[in-house]
Amino acid sequence: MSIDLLRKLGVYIDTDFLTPTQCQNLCQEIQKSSFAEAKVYDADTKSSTKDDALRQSLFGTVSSQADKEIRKKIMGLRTDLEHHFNEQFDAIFEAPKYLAYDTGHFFGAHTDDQLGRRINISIYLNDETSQENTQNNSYCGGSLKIYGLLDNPALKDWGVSLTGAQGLLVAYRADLLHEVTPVLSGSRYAIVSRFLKPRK
Ligand SMILES: O=C(O)CCC(=O)C(=O)O
Ligand SMILES: [Fe+2]
Repeated sequence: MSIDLLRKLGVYIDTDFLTPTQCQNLCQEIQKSSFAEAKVYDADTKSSTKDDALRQSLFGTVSSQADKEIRKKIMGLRTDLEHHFNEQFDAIFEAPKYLAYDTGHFFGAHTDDQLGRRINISIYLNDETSQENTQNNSYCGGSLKIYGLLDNPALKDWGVSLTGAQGLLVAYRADLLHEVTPVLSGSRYAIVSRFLKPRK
């Protein structure tokens, strides 16, 4: 349901961007990687800082082979996204980040349209469920919620939630307010990247 609605509102969704096997392998690689606490970009200082009130999640890593495959897949998306968003993007996109949100982690409402970022991409590596007793590498909570999809000031607080599903890719304008609601149980694994405005 939310997928149809988000598509109607201009959000790009590919439910099968990665295969279940690819996702399982990436989850395993992230799980066994060493983690760094995720930071947020501060436009005032033009640097990335830790801000626990806005964001709690972890940056993991994957092998260079797995990273190369993901970069190739994302590169292959550019033409489709240029048509969809009716805009040209730079051939160089932002390096994919491999994220883990453990139980309690979240990313509060923010926009990402700094640093020439035009389109946000998230790829989900495991399933979100509505059951709090999560099983089989699923998680509960941790929905991506996007605001401002209707250009109507009266509806600026109206957000649409996307239920994360293994292999699903979502792409949306980086200037739209969005958040990741707190993970209530389990761990949420995702890849985030961005298409950028062309550099002259
Ligand atoms: O984890 C996600 O789905 C989105 C994360 C996000 O908003 C970001 O990294 O800027
Ligand atoms: Fe974001």
